[in-house]
Amino acid sequence: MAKALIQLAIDSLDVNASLSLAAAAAPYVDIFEIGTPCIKHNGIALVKEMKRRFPNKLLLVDLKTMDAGEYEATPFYAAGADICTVLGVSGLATIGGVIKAAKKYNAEVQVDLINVPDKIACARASAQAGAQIIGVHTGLDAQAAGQSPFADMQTVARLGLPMRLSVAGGIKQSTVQDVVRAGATIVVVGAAIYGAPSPAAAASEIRQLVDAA
Ligand SMILES: O=C([C@H](O)CO)[C@H](O)[C@H](O)COP(=O)(O)O
Repeated sequence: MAKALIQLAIDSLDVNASLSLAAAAAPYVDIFEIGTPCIKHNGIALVKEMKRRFPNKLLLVDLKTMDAGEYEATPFYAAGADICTVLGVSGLATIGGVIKAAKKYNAEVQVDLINVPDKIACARASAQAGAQIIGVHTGLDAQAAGQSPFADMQTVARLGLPMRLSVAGGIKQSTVQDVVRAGATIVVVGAAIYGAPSPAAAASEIRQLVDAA
């Protein structure tokens, strides 16, 4: 079985801090995520700069698109995004629009199940529409309210859909192996790396744990 990929979520608003974090973690991660607050603050220029500095990494832009799927996502794919996210709650018309934009650039789409009431139906419909990745995600505010992605992750993994399963929401050293063993093929880690005293050391530790899972 292929090893799970590690995605570093970059949630800083500061461009220099974001680029420094990416450089420190680069040896240990597979995907750089420009997080939603970061992309809203810094825009397409940061997508271009990340692609220029890290041409061999996959680049996910966490747009969390809610409407105007094709129109909103197209310039981000054109700027170098390998994956853009669209919200499952946006509905199939918007998801389909992002898929159409991705196809033009030979890129991929992740449907984020954040706050989707019927996650099973949305995951199945997203697979059928042609999305390559389904994201089980407990956002930062829901985490602060005590929620975690682990139960939903197991439910979605059991569906055995023909798409990669990305899991996000407070994943750290003590939980990352359980996430991989439950079937995640992309493990998203933000605060456990960027909030660590040494982000490089934390990323290295996560890499070892994922590869040993
Ligand atoms: O997507 C995220 C959040 O909704 C803000 O946009 C985070 O990047 C994601 O939750 C991963 O970060 P951690 O939960 O800190 O690992």
